[in-house]
Amino acid sequence: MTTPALQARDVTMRFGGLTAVRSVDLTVNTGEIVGLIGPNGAGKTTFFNCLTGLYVPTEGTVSYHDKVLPPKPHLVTKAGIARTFQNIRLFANMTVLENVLVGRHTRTKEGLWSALLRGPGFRKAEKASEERAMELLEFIGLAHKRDHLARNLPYGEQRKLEIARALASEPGLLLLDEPTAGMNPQETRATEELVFAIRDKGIAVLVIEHDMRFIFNLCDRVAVLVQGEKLIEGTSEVVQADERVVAAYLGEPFEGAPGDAEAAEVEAAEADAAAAGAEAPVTDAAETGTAPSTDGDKSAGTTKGEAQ
Ligand SMILES: Nc1ncnc2c1ncn2[C@@H]1O[C@H](COP(=O)(O)OP(=O)(O)OP(=O)(O)O)[C@@H](O)[C@H]1O
Repeated sequence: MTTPALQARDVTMRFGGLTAVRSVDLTVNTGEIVGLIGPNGAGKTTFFNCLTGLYVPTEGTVSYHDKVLPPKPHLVTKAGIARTFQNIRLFANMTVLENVLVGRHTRTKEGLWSALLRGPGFRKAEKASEERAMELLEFIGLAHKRDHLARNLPYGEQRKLEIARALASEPGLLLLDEPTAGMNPQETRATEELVFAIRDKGIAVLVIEHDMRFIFNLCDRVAVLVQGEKLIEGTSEVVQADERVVAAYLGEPFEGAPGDAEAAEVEAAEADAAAAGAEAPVTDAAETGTAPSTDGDKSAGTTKGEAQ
């Protein structure tokens, strides 16, 4: 039986005169991988920001396991929803392990005094956290890099580390915002496997992505946003076949649809070339060494509360 994990009802987000998201309903059931696609500026990230408390929706509600979520990011995380961002937000000058440990803070009970005094309770909790962080690093294949600085990881591994850090809060639902952006075909395929493995651990996934092959291979259901409104929602087959989607987004019939042998061959050749080729680029965050911001993705724009 399917149980709703996330339920967004009638979510609208206005920025002054601009309606970025208009009356969007979306349900993600436990055990599901759901895709959210749409052209640039369609409102996908804004919708994610409404789900995770970075923005207070102008109208509508977001519930998780039938409880309305307070629009505060740390309470949303505590409730069981974790996310990654479109732009990598690792702590560049911290190690791989430390980045994952940071992600555990909502799940540790030890308070400030306990941490300062480093009493037995704190040391026990610290050890348990480290063990759990190492399990997660094993899971995503980065355990051997635990002591490397995040900034020194290749791009694809930085993206994986972000996912590990999100998983460290022990979510029941993981939101991924363009997890394969900037990846080569081989890294994209590995990410696909990773998302399946996350789902197999009982974590539901909602993913924004522009790579249609990735989305249509991966998702049980796909919702399409166009100009802030949900155009259609359905299985990959239904969405790909919808003429409005083709017109509004895909532009032409999707060539890499599952079963398209020619596209699969091209992809395999690209992956082989990538495997033999150059190292992945380093991210902005790594180059500049900047710490992650706590704002929404549009950090120059309106953040939570300001839009009301
Ligand atoms: N903080 C903000 N203040 C004002 N306008 C905003 C803000 N955030 C987003 N917008 C506007 O809302 C609309 C939707 O943007 P959004 O980033 O959500 O789209 P998107 O579908 O995620 O696009 P992309 O695929 O390019 O990431 C755009 O017109 C954008 O300029």
